[in-house]
Amino acid sequence: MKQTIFALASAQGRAGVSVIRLSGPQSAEVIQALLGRLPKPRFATLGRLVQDGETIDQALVLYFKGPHSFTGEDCAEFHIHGSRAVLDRLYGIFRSMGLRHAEAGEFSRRAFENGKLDLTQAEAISDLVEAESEAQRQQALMQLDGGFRERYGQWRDNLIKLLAHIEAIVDFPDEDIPESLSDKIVGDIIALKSDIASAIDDSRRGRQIREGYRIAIMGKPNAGKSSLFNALLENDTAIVTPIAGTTRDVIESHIRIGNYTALIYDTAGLRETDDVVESEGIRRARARGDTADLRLWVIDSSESQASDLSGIRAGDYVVLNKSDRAEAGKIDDLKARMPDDVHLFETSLLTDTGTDALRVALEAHLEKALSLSTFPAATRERHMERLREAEACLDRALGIGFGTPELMAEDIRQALSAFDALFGRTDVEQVLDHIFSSFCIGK
Ligand SMILES: Nc1nc2c(c(=O)[nH]1)N(C=O)[C@@H](CNc1ccc(C(=O)N[C@@H](CCC(=O)O)C(=O)O)cc1)CN2
Repeated sequence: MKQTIFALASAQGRAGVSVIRLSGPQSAEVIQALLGRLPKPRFATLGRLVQDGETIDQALVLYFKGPHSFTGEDCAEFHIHGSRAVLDRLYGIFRSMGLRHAEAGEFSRRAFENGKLDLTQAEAISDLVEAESEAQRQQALMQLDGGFRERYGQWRDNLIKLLAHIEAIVDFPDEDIPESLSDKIVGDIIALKSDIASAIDDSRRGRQIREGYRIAIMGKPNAGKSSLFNALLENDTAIVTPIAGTTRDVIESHIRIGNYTALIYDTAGLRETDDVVESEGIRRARARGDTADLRLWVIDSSESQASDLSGIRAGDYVVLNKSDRAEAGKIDDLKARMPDDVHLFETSLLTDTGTDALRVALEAHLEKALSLSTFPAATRERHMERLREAEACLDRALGIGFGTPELMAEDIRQALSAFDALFGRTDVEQVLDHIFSSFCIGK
């Protein structure tokens, strides 16, 4: 029998009401001991929690009888007054009865192990708890509702049918394979492979929503990158000084833009330097720029010499900063020299003008890039890896041919097990440990 675990399900710290959750075979016994009776399952009951004749708190108590609970085990909930003193007393009682504190993600893990959730749904719970933006919430909820099962279930069925056809060929080696059958098998594999490939293409969106759309602020030293970063964040995270080269490492922060979360990077100014620390910062800045979903260049338009525009590419956003101090004609000159298809903005961060227009444009950009009409094919790197694996297996199967159908069958089987791993049907302990340990305590 599993040990009974407990944890605070609500946030840490003083609160009007806190919820302590228990899961495991001793749940009923603990309620019985504290409340003096066992309430009807799934009904909230108000009562006094009493130890040795002394009332510890007045609480709402719930009992869930397994398997009809979140974890599938017997569960209890104590909705108590959220003070440290009440918690300490209850934790003491739980421990004296042989319970232990839950590890991060342990409730969800038990739900997964008891078949209440598949692995993608368990991941969705973690994402839902962490969701900051509306799109993150919607995406996590679709995943919790079985969004992946819906999409991949059909593919899995197709693979099983394919496997049955190929095994029929393996079982009757002396028969001539009707050409119509081999054509159909090849056609089905190609169709499935192309569905998976387009799902992989589309799945960047899922990760951009979940992790945040990466926006790198780039430019020369002292152009106003850190000021722009702070303006977008509406706080003073980055240090701003008149000294060129103040920002040396990449600074990152999450912000919400409309319905979406963006990850904004402030980077070191790009210039030639002998300083080893600064040049490492510049290397990192360039790397960030290369992997970002959007580059936001900041240019000092008050600078008298011609600005270096190398590095700016189509699709980039360009902010002509210090526009209040630009000489006549300089802004027009910069605009004329820009590559095609860049999005131009004029700002003066000193006088706080122009950032609203930038914000509005960024919001529209994210809406266009990420809007959720369909549930994406992946929301984490782990999902992408499995999809690529399945795609590679189908590719191999196509290269094999009907001379050795048993090898073909083996590749189809491996593609199937890539899908099974996605849902946690075959994953090894280590992978599970890694996934669940990143959850909140009490989840
Ligand atoms: N107080 C409280 N609020 C909560 C939770 C909780 O555990 N406790 N949740 C937890 O994270 C979420 C709700 N999710 C839940 C999911 C399943 C079951 C459950 O009892 N499932 C049973 C019965 C299903 C039914 O009657 O429809 C089952 O699956 O067999 C409970 C909560 C959010 N709010």
